[in-house]
Amino acid sequence: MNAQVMTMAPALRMSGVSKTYGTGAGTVHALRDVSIELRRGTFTAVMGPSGSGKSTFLHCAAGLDRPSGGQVLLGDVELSGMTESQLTVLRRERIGFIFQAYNLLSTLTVEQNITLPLRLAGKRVDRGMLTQVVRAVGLDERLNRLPSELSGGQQQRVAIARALVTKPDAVFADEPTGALDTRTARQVLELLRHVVTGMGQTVLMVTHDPVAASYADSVVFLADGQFAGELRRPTPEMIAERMTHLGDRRTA
Ligand SMILES: Nc1ncnc2c1ncn2[C@@H]1O[C@H](COP(=O)(O)OP(=O)(O)OP(=O)(O)O)[C@@H](O)[C@H]1O
Repeated sequence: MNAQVMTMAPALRMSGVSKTYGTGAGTVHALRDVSIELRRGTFTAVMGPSGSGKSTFLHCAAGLDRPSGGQVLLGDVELSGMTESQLTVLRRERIGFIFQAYNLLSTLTVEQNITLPLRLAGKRVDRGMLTQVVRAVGLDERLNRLPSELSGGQQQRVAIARALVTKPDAVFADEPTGALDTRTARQVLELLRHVVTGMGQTVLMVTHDPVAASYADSVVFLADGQFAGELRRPTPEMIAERMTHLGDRRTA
């Protein structure tokens, strides 16, 4: 990492974030006092049992949902206090999203899908950036195809290219390999690893899969809406072991 990157604000900073749903006796505390800082050029996985708050965490971090308390900063921009339309622009221009269901538009070509965020933002397509992104994901030969003419893994590569094309502050991935077979999933995870190591992007990925999480620099664990530890440079076995204990704690 060069000196300039080190002096920049973290890609994401969350301080004391909480999220409650409902009121009175039916209140659900989906997140409790969650704080995290994602340095630029890092790959972080979020794991936890079902209902532990992973999606809520991702949605609050990405401006898709508003926390009930605490602060979320994307780069140097604070999300609380932004209007819905400001958040929409922020998500479009400064955040990349990758979902399990690739969410490609079936009538648009690969190139049109990839450049859609730029066109929605009324921005010129930077051919140099497009070429770099398309090469990184290995789709140079398929720019004029329609999504239906691609395999699942290739469609997810289009979604990854689309997430990168605006040079976002952070890329948020929600179970990005959930719909893929093991071999294709590995290829997509290697690509995400390259996006971080080779291109300097910042990636936050929610996953249930210890193997997927092991591609990250660090794994943070959620249990009952709270952070319950972190593993740096973990193996799938270390992650699976920690997940077992989280399960124990929840049911204890
Ligand atoms: N819109 C909502 N209204 C009420 N409760 C909600 C809502 N969204 C989430 N919750 C509750 O908040 C808690 C955390 O949910 P969340 O979806 O963030 O968990 P998760 O870890 O992503 O789960 P999973 O792995 O099953 O997707 C759960 O108890 C859930 O039932």
